[in-house]
Amino acid sequence: MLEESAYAAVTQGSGLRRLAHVLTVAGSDSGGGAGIQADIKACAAACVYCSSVITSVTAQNTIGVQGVYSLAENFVAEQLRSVLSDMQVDVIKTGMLPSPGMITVLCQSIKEFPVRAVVVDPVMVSTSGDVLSGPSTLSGFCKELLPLADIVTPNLKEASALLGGISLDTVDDMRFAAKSIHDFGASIYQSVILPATYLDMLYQNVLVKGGDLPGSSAAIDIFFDGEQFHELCGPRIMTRNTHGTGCTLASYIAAELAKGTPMLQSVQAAKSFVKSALLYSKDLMIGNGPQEAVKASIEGGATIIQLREKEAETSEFVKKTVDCMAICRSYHVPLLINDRIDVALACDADGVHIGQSDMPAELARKILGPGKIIGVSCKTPAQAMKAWADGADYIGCGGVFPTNTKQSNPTIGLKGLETVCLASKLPVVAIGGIGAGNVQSVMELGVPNLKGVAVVSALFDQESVATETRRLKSLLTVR
Ligand SMILES: Nc1ncnc2c1ncn2[C@@H]1O[C@H](COP(=O)(O)OP(=O)(O)O)[C@@H](O)[C@H]1O
Ligand SMILES: Cc1ncc(COP(=O)(O)O)c(N)n1
Ligand SMILES: [Mg+2]
Repeated sequence: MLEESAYAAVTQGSGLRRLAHVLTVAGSDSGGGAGIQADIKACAAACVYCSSVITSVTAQNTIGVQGVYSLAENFVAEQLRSVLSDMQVDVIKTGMLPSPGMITVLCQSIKEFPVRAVVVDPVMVSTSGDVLSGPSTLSGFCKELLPLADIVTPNLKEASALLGGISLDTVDDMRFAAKSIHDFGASIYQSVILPATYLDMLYQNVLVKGGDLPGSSAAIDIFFDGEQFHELCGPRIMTRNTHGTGCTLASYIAAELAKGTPMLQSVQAAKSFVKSALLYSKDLMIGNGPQEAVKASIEGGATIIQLREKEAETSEFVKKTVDCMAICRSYHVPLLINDRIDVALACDADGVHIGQSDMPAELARKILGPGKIIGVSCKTPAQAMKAWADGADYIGCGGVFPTNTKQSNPTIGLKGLETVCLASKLPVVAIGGIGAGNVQSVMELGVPNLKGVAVVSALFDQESVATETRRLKSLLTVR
């Protein structure tokens, strides 16, 4: 827990210091990326105290939601009473509300214990595509909770669901959705809760999040405050670690509001926090690890997999090899091990890929026998000739272009690649800095024994490995 002094204080008339306080009413994500866990982390990062009422416990990881166990509505009511009757909550932030009854219970508590602001993240489906709160809750969201919300933060799918399933594919569509959700919130407000005279004071803000806007190179969110639109635009960070971004954003907004920051600035601060968090974590392997990435790349069209581990202990390398073997075997795709002939032998992998400073290919062939695949990295025609004489099956040629995965590796460019291909008696796979942007320039060399490309960053730094593999593959085969 943070030192108390690290928390933001809300000054009170009496002169006593009190902490800015967000109550999150949401589901638990056992994987720690989204839900209650994300909410508490976001509030802590904003130096705001966070209490938590848990609505549902999910068995969840970075791959998906494996199970959902929702708490009894009266027990959620009891948690709400415990917190709200005792503590001074500034802002309530809501996440997963799995049943209509849960929404009713929450709305009753909000009316009984009013707070300064309510942030509603209408969580319906997780990033992994699993349903967290079904269509039966839609009416409760719209009729009971939205009228109490100061801001509602739907993603594209949720905005679409709130508006009866309309399709949202462009930034203009997002503007339309933000205005429609606002108008319809206001109309319900008018009919259900307060006379029209209150409407000017208590309009509802809508933030339609564009994290999933197809084909966009920016991450654009549309904020509508009832009068003006604000386009919040940030760079789209290429990472698969976007699980929990929505929860983090909404909680950070709540935390800023709790400190007394005005609405638009709170949203801007939250957007900027999510950007920094994504930048910081973009290359982390949290789960969904090599095995899932291997599966996704095969499903996207990869025809051979090489496992390359530069830092793992031998025992860890062996474990990863066994796991990858199981996947590759089930898809009938060969698995090659980088450098470690012992690991390849121990796990009965399909072969090895060796560099110029690793075990000489001739010896590798002796050890592995004729049935295994051997690939050798080559930069020059002489190396290519030697690989053939040593009994290799193919050569990997490069680095063609500069790449982050091998920063000090000198590159040979397209010309160097062509020279080696022409001299090689073995099939060639081009490697080094190749991706969707330049793969066609490589294949256009048109040398018959240039059979394909080997990639790392082009697939694994992307949000969807399968989609990116498919894209690369289509560019590879188009002539
Ligand atoms: N790859 C990304 N790069 C930068 N910002 C992103 C990325 N993905 C999502 N965001 C931002 O994270 C926040 C949550 O958006 P989104 O992913 O659409 O919501 P949800 O997590 O509810 O599906 C938004 O501010 C969105 O712009
Ligand atoms: C318990 C819980 N609450 C909310 C989300 C949504 O988060 P995301 O859409 O970013 O996966 C989630 N996955 N799990
Ligand atoms: Mg998201």
